[in-house]
Amino acid sequence: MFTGHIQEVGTVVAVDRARIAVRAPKAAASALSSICLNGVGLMIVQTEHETDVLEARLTAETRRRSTLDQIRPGTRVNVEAPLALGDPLGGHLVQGAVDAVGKVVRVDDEAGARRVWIKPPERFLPLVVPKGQIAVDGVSLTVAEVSRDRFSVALIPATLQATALSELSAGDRVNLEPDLLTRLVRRWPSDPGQAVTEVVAALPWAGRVSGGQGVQKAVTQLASGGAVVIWDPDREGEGDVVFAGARLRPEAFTFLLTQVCGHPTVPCAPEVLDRLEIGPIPGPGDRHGTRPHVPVDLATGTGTGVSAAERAATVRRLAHPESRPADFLRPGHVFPLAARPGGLAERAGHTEATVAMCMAAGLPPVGVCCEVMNPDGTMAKAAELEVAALRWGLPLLDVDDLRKHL
Ligand SMILES: O=C(CO)[C@H](O)[C@H](O)COP(=O)(O)O
Repeated sequence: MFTGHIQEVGTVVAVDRARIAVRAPKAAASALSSICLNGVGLMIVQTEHETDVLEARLTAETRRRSTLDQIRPGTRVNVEAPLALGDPLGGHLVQGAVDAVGKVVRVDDEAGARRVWIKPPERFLPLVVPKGQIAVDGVSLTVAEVSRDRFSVALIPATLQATALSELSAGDRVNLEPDLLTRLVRRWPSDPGQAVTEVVAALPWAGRVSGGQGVQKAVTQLASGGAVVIWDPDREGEGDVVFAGARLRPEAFTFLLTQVCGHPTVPCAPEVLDRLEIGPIPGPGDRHGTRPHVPVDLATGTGTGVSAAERAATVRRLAHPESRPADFLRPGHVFPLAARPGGLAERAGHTEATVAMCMAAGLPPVGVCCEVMNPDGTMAKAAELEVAALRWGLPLLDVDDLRKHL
C-alpha cells in the first residue's frame, strides 16, 4: 500500500518487456521488496547499491493497463516506497493498481497553481469525485473539477517541485487510480453511497451553490434554458425545479413530469395575469399563501392540452410579451400562480423566487416550478435534493440566497 506522497523522482535507465530499471538513490538505499513507479506498484527483483539502480518486474498485464507500455530510458518517474504500519498517511490510500490511462488535454498556469485537465476513459469518470482524491502517476491529488468528459487537478508549487508532474503537457498519458473508498463503493451496488458516486460526474456547476456567485451561476443556467433547484427549508420544506417560461422546451416539461414528479405550476408577475385576464381561483387559498389562478390551455392547440409539448407551448405563450387574453382557453391544464407585487422582499415563496430569477436572467417574468418528489411519493428534503441536483447536473440553492443576492 502507498499514499501518493512522492519521495523522489527517479530516471528510467533500462526497460524491456519483462523488467524496468530505475535510478532512484533514496529507494535504492533501503531494503525494499516493492516500489511504486508513476502509480504502478511493482515487485523489486534486484537493487544495485553502487549505481542506485533498482530493477522491478514488468508483466504483460501491467504494461497493458498503464503508461509503462511506452516508457523509455531517460524518462523521469515518480517513486514511492511502500507504507509500513504506523507510517503517516500523508496523501490517501493508494494501491499502486492503475485503473485507467488518461490523456492530458490542457495545462494552464494559474495564480499559485498549475491546472491540469485530464480526459480519462468514459468508464472511469464515475470514479472521479469532485473534491475527492485521485492518484495521477502515483501522486495523491484532490480532484478540483469534474466536467462531462474530463476532470482537473491543481498542482501547487511544492507538488511541481517534488514530482515529475511538472513535466506534463497536453497529449501526455498518465496513470490513474481512483480513491480506494470510491472504488469499493462502486464495487458493491447495494451501498447507499453508490447513488452519490454515480451522480457526481456531472457539470461543474451542479450541486449546492451559495452566495452571490452561486446565484449568478443559477441565473446564467436559467437564462440559457436550463433549470435550477430552489430549496425552501423553512417555509414549505420542499425544493422546486425552476425553468424560465420563455425558454421552456417540451423536453423540459417531460423532465418535470417524469423525473421531478411534483405539481408543475407557472409563477407569473401579477401584471402578466392582469393583462391576460386570468383571474384568481376563488377561495381562502392554501396553507402557505400561494396564489393559484385559473388554469389555462393554448387556444390554438389541437390536443387535450396535457402533453408536455402542449403544456410547454402554453407556458411559452404566457411568457410572451405580446400574448393576449384570447390566446388561452379557461379552464385548462397549465396552472398559473401570481407572485406578490413586492417579489421576494414581500414573500419568500417559490412563486416569487421563480419570477425574480426570470427577471434577473433578462427574461419575461414567467417561469415554471415543480416540487421534487422522491420515487416513494414523499417530498425530497435537503440531502435528497442535493443528490437529485447532482444527478441532473443542476445547481441547488437556498431561497434565502436569492433574497440576499438578487
Ligand atoms: O405549486 C405549489 C403549491 O401549490 C408549490 O408549492 C410551489 O412551490 C409554489 O408555491 P410557493 O410560492 O408557495 O412556494
